[in-house]
Amino acid sequence: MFPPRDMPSPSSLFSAYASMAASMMLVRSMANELIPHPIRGYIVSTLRFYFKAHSPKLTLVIEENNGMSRNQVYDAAEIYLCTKISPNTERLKICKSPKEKNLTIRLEKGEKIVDTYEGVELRWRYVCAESEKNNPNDPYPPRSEKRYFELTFHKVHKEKILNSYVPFFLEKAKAIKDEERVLKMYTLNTSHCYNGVKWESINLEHPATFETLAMEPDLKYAVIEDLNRFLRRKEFYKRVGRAWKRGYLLYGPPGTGKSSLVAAMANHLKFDVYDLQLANILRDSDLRKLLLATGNRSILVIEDIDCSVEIPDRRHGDGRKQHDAQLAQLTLSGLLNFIDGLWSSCGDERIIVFTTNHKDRLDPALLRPGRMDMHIHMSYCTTHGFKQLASTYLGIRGHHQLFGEIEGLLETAQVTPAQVAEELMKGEHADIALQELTKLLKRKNLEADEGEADADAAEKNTGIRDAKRQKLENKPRKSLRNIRGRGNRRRR
Ligand SMILES: Nc1ncnc2c1ncn2[C@@H]1O[C@H](COP(=O)(O)OP(=O)(O)OP(=O)(O)O)[C@@H](O)[C@H]1O
Ligand SMILES: [Mg+2]
Repeated sequence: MFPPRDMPSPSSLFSAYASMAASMMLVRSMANELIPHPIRGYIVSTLRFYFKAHSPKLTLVIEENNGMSRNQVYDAAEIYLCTKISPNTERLKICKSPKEKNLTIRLEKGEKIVDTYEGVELRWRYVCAESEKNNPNDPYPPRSEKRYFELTFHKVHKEKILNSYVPFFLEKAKAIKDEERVLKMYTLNTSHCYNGVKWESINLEHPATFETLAMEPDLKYAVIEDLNRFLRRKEFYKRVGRAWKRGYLLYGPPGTGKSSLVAAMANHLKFDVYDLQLANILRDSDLRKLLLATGNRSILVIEDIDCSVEIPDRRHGDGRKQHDAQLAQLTLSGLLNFIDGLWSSCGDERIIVFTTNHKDRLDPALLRPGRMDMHIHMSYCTTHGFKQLASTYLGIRGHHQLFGEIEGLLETAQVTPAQVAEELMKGEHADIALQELTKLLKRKNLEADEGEADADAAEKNTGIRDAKRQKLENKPRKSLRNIRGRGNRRRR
């Protein structure tokens, strides 16, 4: 039997294949000879690209590290995806350090999450792979893992995902992080005698909030609004070329809630607090180091600015100034320059708070417009303040039969919210606590009358006109470190 006429014979097929293979080899070896290696690679990858079957999906790879620094998108994805855990998720990681309040939940490797954003389906996968950087010649290579997320979606949504979904989950993760954030309170540790002073932190668990703070409502809302506006205006500060910082001066008698207000600010903003005890800092260089070591999103507090350090007063003549400067290397001008200059060039979302019992004793340099953005007067207890405290301490939201009398007495009695709070804590029953407060207010009014009589006598005898005021306002100095969470203090 002969093969049909139009079919090639096996021998002719074989010889055609052999000649084609030979010419292919010739072309290949000529290409290898003539075309440089990098260009060959490029041609091969281009051809591969055009002949490969095209997938309608796009995958974004979000690696843990970006060179030496962390990849912010990775961290945000890690936090955000924990809110998307579904019943199908099979493995999760949990952990908690002693300082944290809540459990941290994270995806385990290989886990997948499906999310939807404005109708677009997004598939997440968490991948942990052995790092390729391991040295193959090293018999005991250090175990290093490369961790990344893969985010896959249909290509047509590329713009939406990059411009809208990614910023959305970055923002969401920031909000979750703020919520979970354990606030820190930094104080100075002076035991490092060779290296100067250092910050030491503890968790800030001060219970004060704007809700519990006894303050005139208008002033309270003005402070809250000022803080919120400050947070919102990052772009504004950038545009006008100002450092993103805000300064508050809190002044008023002891026990009126200045430190409590700082804690309420910290709790409201979720900012850490740095308590700078100037008396422990001897040199400008130490101050510079400490200020540089403070973090963003923080409140720097300098309590009792009028007496916490022997700061040379600019109002004195030059001779006196020089003498004082020798006594204390730390100068007020040094302090103000750091605050103005240093934070202008580095640092975001910084708040500085000065507190004082005596605004009139402050250097005018601190008071001039623009130095402190807001001056907040913390006053003796008013009827509003009292009602707030009665609500916080006794749970009385409406009226009580003793309120009328107490409000009348408060018009003349000068008591601090701290003193009122202490009375309100005395009795377990609201009636008893309020009676105790009434007694205190009556006593205070009596003392004030006696003080007035004494002052009149003093005025007559010695001509000291402000004896009455001094009697009411003066009080012995005390420790400055009073912002940490602690109960009410006994006030004299
Ligand atoms: N305005 C207030 N609202 C609610 N509680 C207050 C207020 N003022 C004082 N207290 C209570 O009194 C305690 C002492 O107040 P705080 O330390 O805030 O006063 P201060 O003005 O900082 O005093 P000092 O000038 O002595 O530092 C607080 O822990 C708080 O319980
Ligand atoms: Mg205080």
